[in-house]
Amino acid sequence: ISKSRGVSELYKHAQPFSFFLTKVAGIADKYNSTLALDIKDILSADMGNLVASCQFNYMFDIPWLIQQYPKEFRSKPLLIVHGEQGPSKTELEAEAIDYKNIRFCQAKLEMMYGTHHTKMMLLQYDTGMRVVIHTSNLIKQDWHQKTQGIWISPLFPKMAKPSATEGDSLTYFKKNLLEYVSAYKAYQLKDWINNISEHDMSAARVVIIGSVPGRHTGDQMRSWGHLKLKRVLQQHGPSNTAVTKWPVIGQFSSVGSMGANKEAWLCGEWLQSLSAVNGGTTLPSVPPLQLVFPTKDNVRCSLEGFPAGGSIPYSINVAKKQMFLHDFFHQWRSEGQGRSRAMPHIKTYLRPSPDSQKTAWFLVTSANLSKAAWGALEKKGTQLMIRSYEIGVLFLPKFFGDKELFDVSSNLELLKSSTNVFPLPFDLPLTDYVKGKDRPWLWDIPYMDLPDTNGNIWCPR
Ligand SMILES: CNc1ccc(C(=O)O)c(C(=O)O)c1
Repeated sequence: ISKSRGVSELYKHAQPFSFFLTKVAGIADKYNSTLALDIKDILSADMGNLVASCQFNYMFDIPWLIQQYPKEFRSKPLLIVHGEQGPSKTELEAEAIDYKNIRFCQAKLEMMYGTHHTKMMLLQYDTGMRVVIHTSNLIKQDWHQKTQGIWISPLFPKMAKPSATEGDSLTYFKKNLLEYVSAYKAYQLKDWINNISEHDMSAARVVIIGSVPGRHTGDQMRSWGHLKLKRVLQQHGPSNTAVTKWPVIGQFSSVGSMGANKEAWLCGEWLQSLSAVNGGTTLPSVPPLQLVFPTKDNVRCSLEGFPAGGSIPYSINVAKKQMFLHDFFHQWRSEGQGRSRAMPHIKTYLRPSPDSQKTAWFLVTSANLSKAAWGALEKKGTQLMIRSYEIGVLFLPKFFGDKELFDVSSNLELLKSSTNVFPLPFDLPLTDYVKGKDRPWLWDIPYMDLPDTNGNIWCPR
């Protein structure tokens, strides 16, 4: 059998976008042999000789995580950045009692219902530093049979002397990363902040879109959440004429409370930001909105069966108050990537052409469709209230060669044979819910009429 290609070869083939999906167990090899990585690949010595690492995430299985590092790296200093409080913080720290190389940093969560959702790795090597921004929890099941996204930075070389401004990219990657990590105001992150400032990140081509909890006003308002994305699209996005009538697609694995109607936040605020264009001349009319969220049957027939729905936390109590939202929903379908049965835990947003051949931009992020993640305007639009920590990377054509649009495809055969086509995680055009049959997956109600892939029914609680 063909030896699986070395990581550095896989990495090279994925340039310049450096956007990967996670490997999926139980699908044809060809869907895992290009543009797909496992956590062991990311942490492998092929990517660099690790000296220390920092793992930002929501869920951790510490013993499992350590096992994902090559054995020669398992005793290197590891800082875990999490959002646990009280007993669950104690429990998390207890899991690491035997690992004297592990330290913890608790991210402050002073806003009710906020979560530390950000999934990011800072990898310090002897030759430089790499940043990985992704969507998987640090538990085995998140890397087994789901569709997850990964962006891996170039190897950032060390500079002669540290600087917060020297060694930045055209996309202000270094400045934005320093702002994000500094926003934790945590002394445990001091060394990593210094580390970041010591590296030349000028090769970074993506724009960081982050969220930190707080009631952001003044200049801080446009530094986070959907107002950051709006500002970046107004500065570097497509021209109005290029994207007239092009839809905005949102794809996510959890849904917050949207309020009583689409004008409240979804179309009245959030969609206004995602449909921003160069020069900011968004016409009062907003473009079509299309959302991707798995149906009950997408989950039932998935590789994991109903248990996949344990990571798709949409509750009936939230859903029943916003039935209007479900009219925007489309099925999860990823035939091109062989992942129609690998349920999405990835979150992506894009502005595709009606013929599905192009997109004006693409965002992969930890942020689900919720006010908590993206922010909600308050006090007559003078402050943006965000509850959670989130981070994502925005791909804009102008930073990947002098062009206004990306060619896109989810067809792996086509992706393998071309160089500059952006790899989509799911198929376009989208697939409608079947009228009168399909319902959005809800995780807290029973399904006993038809068996899942493993012959089981779903009885939550
Ligand atoms: C309340 N906690 C979570 C809700 C949703 C998600 C998701 O990503 O869909 C996650 C996570 O997996 O980080 C946590």
